[in-house]
Amino acid sequence: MSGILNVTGGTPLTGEITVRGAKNFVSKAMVAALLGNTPSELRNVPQIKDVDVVSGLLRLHGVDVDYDVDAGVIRLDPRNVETAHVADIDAHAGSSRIPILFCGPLLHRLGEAFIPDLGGCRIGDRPIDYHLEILRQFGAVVDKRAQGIRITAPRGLHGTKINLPYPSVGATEQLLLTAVRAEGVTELRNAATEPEIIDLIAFLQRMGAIISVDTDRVIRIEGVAELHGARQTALTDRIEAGSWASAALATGGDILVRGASQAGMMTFLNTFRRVGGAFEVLDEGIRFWHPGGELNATVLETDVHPGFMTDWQQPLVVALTQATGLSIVHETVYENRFGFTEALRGMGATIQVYRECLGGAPCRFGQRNFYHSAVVSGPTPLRAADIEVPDLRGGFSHLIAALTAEGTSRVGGIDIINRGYENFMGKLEALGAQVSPG
Ligand SMILES: CC(=O)N[C@H]1[C@@H](OP(=O)(O)OP(=O)(O)OC[C@H]2O[C@@H](n3ccc(=O)[nH]c3=O)[C@H](O)[C@@H]2O)O[C@H](CO)[C@@H](O)[C@@H]1O
Ligand SMILES: C=C(OP(=O)(O)O)C(=O)O
Repeated sequence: MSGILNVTGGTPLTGEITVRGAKNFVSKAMVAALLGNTPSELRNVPQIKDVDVVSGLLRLHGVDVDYDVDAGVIRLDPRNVETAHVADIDAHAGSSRIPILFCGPLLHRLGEAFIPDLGGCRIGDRPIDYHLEILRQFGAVVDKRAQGIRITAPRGLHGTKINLPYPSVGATEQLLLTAVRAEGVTELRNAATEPEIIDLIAFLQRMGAIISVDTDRVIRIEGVAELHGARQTALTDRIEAGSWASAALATGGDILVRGASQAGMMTFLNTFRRVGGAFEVLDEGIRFWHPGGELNATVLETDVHPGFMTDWQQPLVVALTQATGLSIVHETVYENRFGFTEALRGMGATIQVYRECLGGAPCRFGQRNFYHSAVVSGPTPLRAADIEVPDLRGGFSHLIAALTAEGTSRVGGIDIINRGYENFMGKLEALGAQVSPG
């Protein structure tokens, strides 16, 4: 597929699509499979770039990866894990942040690991200080090099007590993947508890781990000497489901998202309803539609689970350009996630970004120079433009904007979208979008 898409807007997206497993679970569960001494199997695996990247990295480390794309089944055999060449790891790390999660499993299997330069969306600085501190507390030695970081565990890995400064998803996963086979007990306070993490814990438990999730963000892990392979069906990608819901709202459409599940989306659904969107939870998924009439402006703050997820923010902001009145969006998870609004302004949207914490409680980014609040004034008709995709969700948001706008937009850099949206071109076509490769 070319990196450019011509998108002619004005047609409400209508029809049905299927969303498969969550990018933010599948990629981590694939890494967890490294910890077993027998093969694991994951089902409902989507064909996205992040799954390719992790497959490549696992193969480099001697894991046999067998992926039946149509069936969505991936089988991972980690019985012959081996050390990979640093240059190869670097070359394969690509666009994903997942390589950092290989540390715990590789330290347990091989006694050393290497963290290459990480990818992932440029929506903030995205430091890895919590990860390195966690590894050090387990007893690992962190050796920063000119390129990448080498981690070793000359005296093994030992359970520890950790209190995270912020409930980071990746750091919580780093701790889980290290603690399950460390010697002794580990206690994590201020843990992230996103549904994808709870499912990762469930997968680790199936592999033989002992993990309890207590109230108030406390997770306790009793290390075990050995884990075995397990099977699990991935939970649906709630970010993708929310993205299509926002697309239905912005374009005045009606989309049945097969596979979407209410459980991880309650906060999104409440906001969707407040804004004026309609939805119906069915056995096979969730139907989202624009019921006609005006949409309502809203005040919204992104937060860790169970709050409104940051990854839902960008697509919903496009729908808010079509709502009547002033919407206020306070981004509290990433300091730099409003870059995508520049293109929307060029298309006619009225969006102002601010350094202040607007509309909610002060966050970590207040009084610093980050434009992390936005005021959207609507409704504004959007007009076609030539735009360049900045990041994964920002990219999908640009697609929604182009589909909402009058005229034909040229959207460049769309390959990034493959990182988290399976077959988005096929789905757009199925929903009646007028799109053609540029
Ligand atoms: C592959 C994956 O699952 N990505 C998700 C994961 O990203 P990721 O795991 O990278 O996100 P984190 O929850 O770790 O990041 C949250 C915040 O913590 C900060 N932080 C994080 C680690 C660290 O060592 N130091 C530090 O300061 C980050 O800069 C950010 O401001 O959770 C995010 C929050 O739900 C989602 O937006 C991403 O889609
Ligand atoms: C920020 C995201 O992902 P990653 O952590 O993979 O960059 C995302 O999925 O929106």
